[in-house]
Amino acid sequence: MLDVTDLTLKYGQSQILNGINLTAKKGEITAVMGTNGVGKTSLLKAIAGRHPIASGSIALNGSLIEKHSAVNAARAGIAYVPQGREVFPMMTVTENLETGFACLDGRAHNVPDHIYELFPVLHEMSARRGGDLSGGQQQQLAIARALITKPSVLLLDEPTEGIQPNIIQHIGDVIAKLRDQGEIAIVLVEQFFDFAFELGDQFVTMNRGSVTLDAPSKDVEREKLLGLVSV
Ligand SMILES: Nc1ncnc2c1ncn2[C@@H]1O[C@H](COP(=O)(O)OP(=O)(O)OP(=O)(O)O)[C@@H](O)[C@H]1O
Repeated sequence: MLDVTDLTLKYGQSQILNGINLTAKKGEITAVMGTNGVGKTSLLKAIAGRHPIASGSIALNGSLIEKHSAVNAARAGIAYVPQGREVFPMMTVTENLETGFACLDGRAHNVPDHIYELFPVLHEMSARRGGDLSGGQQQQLAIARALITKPSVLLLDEPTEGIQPNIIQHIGDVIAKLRDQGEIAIVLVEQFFDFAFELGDQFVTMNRGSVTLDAPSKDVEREKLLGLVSV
């Protein structure tokens, strides 16, 4: 379980996150929603150790993550799929996947079979360069790379962005399957409302760097949620 407590974040003098509290449970999808610029990506970057926090804490299964950095977050079991995917264009699919092991020690690591079972297309295209894949295939590669170290938390930033509808469905199915396997807490930042609404077990909405709603899906009406995220 991921616990974010009273987290604040600044860019220079501007405070962007104002005391965020968020819990993401194993076997659930916590959908973080809100309009452009409310701080969703900044929140994920803070959890992933990609940007220093100004105050607050991040804990995994009850243990505080000290000296929060990208490497320490990854070693603790927090995997991050950034907006825009950040696939290495000149490296092959296999090489891209192997970069997922970078946070571990120097021993050789092989891509586990379950990754190719989730994403058969990556097996078919293992020798192709990352830059030659379609947007949807790149998104699958980015998620697969994040899963390679068997993380306990998966942070997904706008996985449907720029992806054609039939692949969006496939990516939704994979995220649901990961949730149903029950081993991982998934935090999904997503602006595609219906995608997030269908997948979310817990909804967190944000506005101007603060949480405006945090409730389980059974207590959230579609129209209310839509109103909160389309200000
Ligand atoms: N590196 C940065 N330096 C300064 N300001 C930034 C930086 N990154 C983001 N911001 C500002 O912080 C605020 C929150 O941005 P953030 O990207 O976290 O929002 P978001 O909710 O993810 O938006 P979007 O849905 O458009 O990605 C915005 O006002 C943005 O302009």
